[in-house]
Amino acid sequence: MTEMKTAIGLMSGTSMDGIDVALLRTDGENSVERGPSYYVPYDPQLRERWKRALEVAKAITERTQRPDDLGESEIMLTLCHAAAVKSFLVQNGLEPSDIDLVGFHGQTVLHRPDDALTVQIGDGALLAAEIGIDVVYDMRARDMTFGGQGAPLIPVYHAALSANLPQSCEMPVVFVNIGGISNLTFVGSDGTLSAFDSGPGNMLIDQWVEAHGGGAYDKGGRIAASGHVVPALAERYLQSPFFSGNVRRSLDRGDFLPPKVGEASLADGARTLAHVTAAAILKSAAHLPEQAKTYVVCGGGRLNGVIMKEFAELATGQGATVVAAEAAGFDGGSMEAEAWAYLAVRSVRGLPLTFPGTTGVEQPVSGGVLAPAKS
Ligand SMILES: Nc1ncnc2c1ncn2[C@@H]1O[C@H](COP(=O)(O)OP(=O)(O)OP(=O)(O)O)[C@@H](O)[C@H]1O
Ligand SMILES: CC(=O)N[C@H]1[C@@H]2OC[C@@H](O2)[C@@H](O)[C@@H]1O[C@H](C)C(=O)O
Repeated sequence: MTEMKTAIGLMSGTSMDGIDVALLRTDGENSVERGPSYYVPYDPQLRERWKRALEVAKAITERTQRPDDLGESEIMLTLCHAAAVKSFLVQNGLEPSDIDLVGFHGQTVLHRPDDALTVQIGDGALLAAEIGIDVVYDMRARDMTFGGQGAPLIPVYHAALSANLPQSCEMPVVFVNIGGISNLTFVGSDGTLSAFDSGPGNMLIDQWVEAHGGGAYDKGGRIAASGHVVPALAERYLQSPFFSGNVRRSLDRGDFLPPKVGEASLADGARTLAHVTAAAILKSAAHLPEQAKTYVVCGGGRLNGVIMKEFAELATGQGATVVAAEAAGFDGGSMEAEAWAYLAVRSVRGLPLTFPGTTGVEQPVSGGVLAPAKS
């Protein structure tokens, strides 16, 4: 039997809202035992700093470049992650020596799959030195050198979870992550994976609400609930060639932009964008090998009641059911962080992280860089 490892996964996603931390015991294959999780929100100044980092990163042409103050941001981001790991260990009565590995996503500041360029800031060696645990980081880049999109990486973890789906989830099941960007994973009955980014998730809603001084996001979807869909605005997004092209492409934050202030009222804009998020998932799902019977939803978008209601109505029209990850026995908030723990274990075992069906890579490839705690 392959040795089980205890790993911590760290995810700072495209929403840039905070750091998700999760503990996993796994062999990197079929054995997965989920442990505690933790979330540290970024304070508003840090969120502003990461937003600036996205602007600064536009100048990058080689992935090692750190223009302007991006290098400083990278150190700050890494130290935030180190603090999150230290707090998590204390909270759970754990020592660094209890943990075999940390899987560190970092923060995506640039993702241009057409140019085979993806940049996640996050200094693995610094993190390893700070926390005294081996760190696997930079897990997207190798996929691109083999012709992949560099995203999504979570599908191999969805595949492992799919072995433990409750009977109530009628097959085929499709996992849906509604983060800043949304993505889908279809796991075939023979284990074949088909996965891709499916469209904007919460990021347009977040940007829209923030531009109106309504806070960082639409909590529960309450703002959207009092608005109406503006059909012309919704269609502008849903007619994007992204949904109809033959080749699935991974998304960067800048690929879809929020409406201009004044194009709709705050509530109508939030309602329209929630509709776009739900409808985009189904538009993209049309490219999956089979029609889903159950959609299992993870990511912050599952907490937006309007997205979920709209998605459920549209899916019902196709004979499918929508459930939040929790209803299927999972944790929809920590799933990505768990995935990064799982991927770290796969990385040190040399197992593939990505497959032709997930990122379009030529062949299954491993990835990630190991930064040992003691060099
Ligand atoms: N209670 C809530 N009600 C509505 N929306 C919420 C709630 N909590 C979180 N969200 C939304 O979820 C977002 C965060 O989701 P999540 O952490 O899954 O994204 P991410 O991991 O940053 O993104 P990605 O998966 O694209 O990398 C927030 O920015 C917000 O829009
Ligand atoms: C480049 C990048 O960071 N992509 C993210 C983003 O957020 C969601 C979607 O776009 C997905 O492709 C990916 O993250 C998830 C966790 C993944 O790789 O599976």
